[in-house]
Amino acid sequence: MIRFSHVGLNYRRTAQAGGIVSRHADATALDDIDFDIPEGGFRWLTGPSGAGKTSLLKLMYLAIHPTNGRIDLLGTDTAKLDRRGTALLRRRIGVVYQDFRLLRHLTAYDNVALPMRLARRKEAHVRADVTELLRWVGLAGRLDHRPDELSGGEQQRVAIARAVITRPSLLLADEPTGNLDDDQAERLMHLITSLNRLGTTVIVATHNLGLVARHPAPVMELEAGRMVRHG
Ligand SMILES: Nc1ncnc2c1ncn2[C@@H]1O[C@H](COP(=O)(O)OP(=O)(O)OP(=O)(O)O)[C@@H](O)[C@H]1O
Repeated sequence: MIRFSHVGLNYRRTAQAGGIVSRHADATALDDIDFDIPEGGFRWLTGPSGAGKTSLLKLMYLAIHPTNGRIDLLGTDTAKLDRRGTALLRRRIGVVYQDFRLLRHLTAYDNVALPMRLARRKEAHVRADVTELLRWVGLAGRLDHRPDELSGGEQQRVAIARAVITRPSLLLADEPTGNLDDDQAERLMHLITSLNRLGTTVIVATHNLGLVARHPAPVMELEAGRMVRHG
């Protein structure tokens, strides 16, 4: 279960000129956000550019803390987590970042293998699972390529494979189909909905309203930092 109770987020704005750092008024990215998502739920997250979608996801993958309110994730009040608790909870969350964040010096295979190795899975299992998943997303011929040797769509598929390889309890995806053609996007949705059916809670932020229409599920819509629709 994920619960946001009256969550607000302000980004602190500072500027530096002539060695003097000045504070500007804080920018409100999210205001009074309140919602529940049951375990195993699926939600679309939509809204215009700058509405706060990435900020909401960042709060959920514990990259930033809210300015106000309370966030419960997978049964835990996130304000009470220490460093180790945060690390353990994060291992249960798969994230597809808008800018992929693949490790540049690692091959596609090793990028996807990383979460399994961090979870200390046996290397034979790693090989079987990573090879199968990369084949499934159409990258069987790219296992040894590093990110800069892959197209944008191929990097996106590696990022998706890395996020789902350990079957996380929660999957957060920020524009996961932005670089994919329609066929690849549908294949990706098949992967995500299969994982959801196995019990993973899923939240997908997207501008692609065609994709949303083809895969009906409750929509959380943000507008200028406010949740204007939920359900
Ligand atoms: N690190 C930051 N510091 C200051 N302001 C920020 C920061 N990150 C985002 N913002 C501001 O917060 C607001 C919400 O941004 P966010 O990236 O969450 O929107 P978004 O809905 O994901 O947009 P997009 O669809 O373009 O990715 C915007 O006004 C943005 O300029």
